Amino acid sequence: MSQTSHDRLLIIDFGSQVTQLIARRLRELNVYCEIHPYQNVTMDFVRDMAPKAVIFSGGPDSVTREGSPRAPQEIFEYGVPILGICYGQQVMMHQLGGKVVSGHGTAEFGRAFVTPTGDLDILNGWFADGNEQVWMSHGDHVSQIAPGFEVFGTSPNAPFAITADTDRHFYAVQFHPEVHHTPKGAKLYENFVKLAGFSGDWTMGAYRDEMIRKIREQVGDKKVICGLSGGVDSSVAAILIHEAIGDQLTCVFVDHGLLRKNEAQEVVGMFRDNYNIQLIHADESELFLGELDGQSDPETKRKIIGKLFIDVFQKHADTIEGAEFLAQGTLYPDVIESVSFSGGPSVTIKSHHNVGGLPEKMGLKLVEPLRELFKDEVRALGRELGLPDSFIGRHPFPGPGLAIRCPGEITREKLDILREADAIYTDQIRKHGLYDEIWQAFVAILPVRTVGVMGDGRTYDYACALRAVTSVDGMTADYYPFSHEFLGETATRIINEVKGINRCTYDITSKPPGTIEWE
Ligand SMILES: Nc1ncnc2c1ncn2[C@@H]1O[C@H](COP(=O)(O)OP(=O)(O)OP(=O)(O)O)[C@@H](O)[C@H]1O
Ligand SMILES: O=c1[nH]c(=O)c2[nH+]cn([C@@H]3O[C@H](COP(=O)(O)O)[C@@H](O)[C@H]3O)c2[nH]1
Ligand SMILES: NC(=O)CC[C@H](N)C(=O)O
Ligand SMILES: [Mg+2]
Repeated sequence: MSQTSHDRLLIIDFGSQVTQLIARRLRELNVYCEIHPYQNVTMDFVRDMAPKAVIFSGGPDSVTREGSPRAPQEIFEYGVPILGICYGQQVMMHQLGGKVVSGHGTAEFGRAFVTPTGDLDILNGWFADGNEQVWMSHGDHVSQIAPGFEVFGTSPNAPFAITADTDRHFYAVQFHPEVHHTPKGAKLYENFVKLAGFSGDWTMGAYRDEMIRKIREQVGDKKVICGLSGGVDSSVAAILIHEAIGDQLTCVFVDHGLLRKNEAQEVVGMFRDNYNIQLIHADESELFLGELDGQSDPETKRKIIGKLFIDVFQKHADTIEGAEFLAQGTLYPDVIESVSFSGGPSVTIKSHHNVGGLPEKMGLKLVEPLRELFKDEVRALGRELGLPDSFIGRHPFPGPGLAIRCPGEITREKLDILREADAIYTDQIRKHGLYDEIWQAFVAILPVRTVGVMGDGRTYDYACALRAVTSVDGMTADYYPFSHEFLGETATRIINEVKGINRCTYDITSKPPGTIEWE
């Protein structure tokens, strides 16, 4: 646990998919919080951490099931404000003498509207206009509130949507105020931390200092290898770690043969010119492309790449005395989509090479200072560390690189075609001044050849798909609404200038149901 000197808030995680969003909403309020799975939260733990307030997250289980998760009963005597959300609300009611029932046709999934039925401090400034939209996701519901509680808001299927024991400062809501689809939900957190006495002393500057201290603590006098891709995440991680341990850090940039046009030269050049960080440029394209030869399954490709990355890092670590750690720019969305989190309901969508793609046994210990952050928070940290804006604004590029933009089998020929098409597409986007409006844009080469006619001759070449999305954190995304002129001009350029492509489509799938990458 952290020994931070800042005001602390404890989030007890009952396994919700969106627990991290609670943390995020709190960080936006400059409140320091820690998420701990309910199994680890004993009263000794609570006393040791000494939080100023506690939040119970949602979760997949039903409090009506025997053996389902509970909070330590004594936490209700601890004397700090508690906010229960969804499962957290239900468990609070149950443990304090209310009743929760399952399966009475009162499930609510999605948008709902809550009507206030009384004035309550944590609702200040929220329900000024009457009905407000909230996001619900529950099967069970509270059928009787606990002694000491009163109702402050109802929805059609949740008569106890908002309840509180105002004397003890216990608050319980059935909906999820942390998600985007509860538009004014941040207000509830703002009111809650205010009444709990938080001073808002947790800033990106504070995060940076805390992380530097933690990195030093974790690494001691050992050495760290950092996988540096030139992307925002690993660049921020590398610079942060360099601030913490200086020359104990060596960065390894791996050219796996799946990079974009001129990428290796640009990244290595930029780091060598601007930073005094030890950097190894590992050209391993033969190794990666050799192992990927003939493979077409997306997860197999990801697993092979993940393993080879580690082999390469290990190989270089072996040449450096005392190199026991591997640093990566892993972010929270990489984690949540790759692994089921603390027994929660989230499923594995794809094995991001740096998380789910890691081999089970690895000689190096991980240093992942950005593991709790979302992309826009990493960008803010990058600004705090003085990274140039052009760098901070770079579109994300996945670790497995072009391998997952080449659905099916990868060949050198396809990769070359893809690199050319991608360079033209990016050039078009920059020329039209759209780069900064877009979260990510790329070309995927499709595993299909189509018939065309060029210069009166027949062509039988690859089709490609252009992709461009807007997003805040990569977790959800929408396609970018290019003008038809832009799309037409870009398709013409790609087909005219890239030998091997004779057809161009624009992908207009949002996430969900699609993902951003094609594999
Ligand atoms: N070519 C590479 N060489 C070395 N390490 C890499 C490479 N590609 C990815 N990694 C490692 O895997 C991590 C995850 O990759 P990811 O693409 O999510 O992050 P990033 O490249 O740092 O940033 P961005 O998301 O902006 O592309 C990186 O932070 C880095 O540590
Ligand atoms: O570090 C990474 N390793 C990976 O294996 C990986 N796969 C996808 N991505 C990037 O993550 C974001 C979400 O991608 P998806 O919607 O395709 O899952 C998008 O920004 C993707 O580019 C990866 N990043
Ligand atoms: N989102 C939640 O926390 C759900 C709580 C509980 N599993 C229910 O269905 O009611
Ligand atoms: Mg990247």
